[in-house]
Amino acid sequence: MKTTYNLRSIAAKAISQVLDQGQSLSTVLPGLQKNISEKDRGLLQELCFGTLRVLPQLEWCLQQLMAKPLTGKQRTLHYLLMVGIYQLVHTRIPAHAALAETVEGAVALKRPQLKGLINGVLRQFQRQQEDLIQRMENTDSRYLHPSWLLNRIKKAYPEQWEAIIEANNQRPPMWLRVNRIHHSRDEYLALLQAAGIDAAPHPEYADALRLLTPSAVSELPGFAEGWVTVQDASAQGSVDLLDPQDGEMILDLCCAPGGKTTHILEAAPKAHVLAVDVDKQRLVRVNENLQRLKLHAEVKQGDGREPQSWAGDRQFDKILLDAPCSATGVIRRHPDIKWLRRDSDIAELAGLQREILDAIWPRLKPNGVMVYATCSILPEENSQQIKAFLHDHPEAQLVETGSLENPGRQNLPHAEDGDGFYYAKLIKSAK
Ligand SMILES: C[S@@+](CC[C@H](N)C(=O)[O-])C[C@H]1O[C@@H](n2cnc3c(N)ncnc32)[C@H](O)[C@@H]1O
Repeated sequence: MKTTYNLRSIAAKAISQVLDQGQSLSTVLPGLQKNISEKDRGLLQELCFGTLRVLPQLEWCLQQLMAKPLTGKQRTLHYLLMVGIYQLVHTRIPAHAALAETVEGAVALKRPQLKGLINGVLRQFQRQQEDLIQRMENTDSRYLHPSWLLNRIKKAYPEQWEAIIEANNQRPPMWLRVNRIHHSRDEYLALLQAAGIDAAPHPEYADALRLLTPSAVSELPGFAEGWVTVQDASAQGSVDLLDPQDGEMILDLCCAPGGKTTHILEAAPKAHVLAVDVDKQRLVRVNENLQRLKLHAEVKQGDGREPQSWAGDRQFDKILLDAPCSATGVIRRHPDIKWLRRDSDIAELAGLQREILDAIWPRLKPNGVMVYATCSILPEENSQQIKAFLHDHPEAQLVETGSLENPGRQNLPHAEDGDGFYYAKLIKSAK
């Protein structure tokens, strides 16, 4: 059957929604993928994620090729050109097909008069490709990060910043979390092997397996039955550290979409879990995930800064606070983060984290355990945040994670390991 849509124009629209309207790709894509074939969904994802991953490279090339960029109502065509160049440099799509489809994208975007321009710019790029890419490699565009973020990463990690940037620019590995209720990790590893899927266990995180080649979830043994969940290894580490036990009252604060809620319940199916998030829409996903895995938690909408309104006077044995953060540790999974965040967001997020920490701490029982986690690599949200908290709360003791001088454990993104993640484990001493 002949397709009635132009995939390149849809990719250009998705990129416009991210860059011009500040929406995240994971919000935008599901709607756009609805009316396209299964086969094309993967390609649309690749075009959008890929273009946003290497955006500065594409922008730099277009600056060299065009006297002035397309703006205003023609801005989406600028993104169409980026999608065109992305295909020529980073995909195996034959150049003639990439060109023809991208040029047709101008018609789908109701700018048929710009077909000639799109064709001309892309052909000019093809002729100069090698020289342009080589010259770009001598500029800061080669880092593929906004300068404010590059500067922050350099400052925080003077020795490791290049390795971090390199990891951020790679495609992420696919990690699974084996559901302990059904199988041990070794048992599931054997099931994967029997299905011809190679995987390796994480050396530290108990339930984590890395697929050597990413696979569709439909290929994974027992995915529909809840035997396994797709979740990064570092994200799994926070629940290992929390060490939930049956019978405990556990608060999972900032829980949506429920990746850690379900992990807590797989590890301790008889724990009483209250899962809270401020975002009603995202809570729908928590309930879906609980249903797929046939687990039960009390799910509530609420603001972490106002526990009275959703917890009354309740206190908890354990609290997992997976705080809202810059997400600078998961850039390889969500390259749009680089263009959605602003420098000023960091201080604002650190302020919000501190407010939630202060509001929730009194809800921890004496001798209770709190794990504070973020998927950030910036010290303002992590070690500096917890250092200040420990200073102001002498009854809070840091355990298993770092020193008072440098509290918490900071994972950095790495090709064969998990995402960038931070955890600090605190115990409330009994008075
Ligand atoms: C890092 S995500 C949580 C991921 C989740 N724990 C998981 O494992 O699937 C951070 C969450 O914090 C929520 N959030 C942001 N501000 C909040 C607030 N003031 N109170 C409660 N939740 C908040 C966001 O809606 C978002 O779902």
